[in-house]
Amino acid sequence: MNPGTPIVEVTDLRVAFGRDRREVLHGVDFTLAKGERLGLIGESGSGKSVTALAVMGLLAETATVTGSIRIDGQEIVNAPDRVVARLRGDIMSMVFQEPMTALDPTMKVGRQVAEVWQLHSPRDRRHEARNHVLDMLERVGLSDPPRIARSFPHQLSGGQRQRVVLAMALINKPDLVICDEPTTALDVTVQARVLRVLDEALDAVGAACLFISHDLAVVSQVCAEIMVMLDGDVVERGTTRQIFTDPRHGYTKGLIATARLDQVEPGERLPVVSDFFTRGQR
Ligand SMILES: Nc1ncnc2c1ncn2[C@@H]1O[C@H](COP(=O)(O)OP(=O)(O)OP(=O)(O)O)[C@@H](O)[C@H]1O
Repeated sequence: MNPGTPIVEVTDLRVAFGRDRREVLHGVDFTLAKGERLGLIGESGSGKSVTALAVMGLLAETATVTGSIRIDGQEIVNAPDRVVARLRGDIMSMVFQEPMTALDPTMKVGRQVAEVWQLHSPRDRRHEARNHVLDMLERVGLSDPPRIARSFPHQLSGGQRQRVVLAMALINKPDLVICDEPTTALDVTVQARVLRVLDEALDAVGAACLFISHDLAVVSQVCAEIMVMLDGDVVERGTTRQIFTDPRHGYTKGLIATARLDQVEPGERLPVVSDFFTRGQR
């Protein structure tokens, strides 16, 4: 890791799809410092996932990408696949909404977490995998890690599966974790617990986080800064407190007004309650 270099530096990022090159990101700029947590909010179709996938180098082949994305100082736009794949393994990882997209249903979860660890550890240390896996499963709040490790994904609850995915995302101590709606598929009490675990695990690993959600309450649980997207543009960025108490852009003002924030004390972190906020409104 290069000290002083932002972990992510995005400049004039444009993404278009298909033969007609329909542009869906129109020149996005942002930086994410090491250890920082940035929430990315906006309604459906505003470009949050495309931004995240571009940073991970995981956009569909039909995408045309221009501008610059530097990961720890290294340019990835138009870089060879192997360069981006190495960064993905060594420096960054991603957690998606649906844990089963990341898990192999035919393999015990302990082995799946171990394989991620082994991919990036020296050969002569591979026998240590089991201890690392059990330790990581415990860190993400799973009780009885040996039993969890022996289970197949379908034997676990949705919340347990997403914790296993978090363990996979964090076991190689990445510098950057991108979470795309990681708790949306979970029920509210499980969601709150998984967010707490994520919060603690990010702290323990010291990783930066780009956290995507369309739910302000969820974002404010994890992030001290928020960036707002609208129709493929970033319209505002500020601390969570500033976004809630003094939003600048008309769209953000609407978002906050409709989110019934009059019912809460302004603060950096808000409780996650299901009907606390109404979703995705202008
Ligand atoms: N593979 C693709 N091919 C064509 N268009 C795409 C592709 N992926 C995304 N898009 C388009 O890009 C735009 C932004 O999509 P994106 O998935 O980033 O939105 P989002 O803000 O993450 O929404 P959601 O909250 O629903 O996930 C949308 O118009 C979407 O239809």
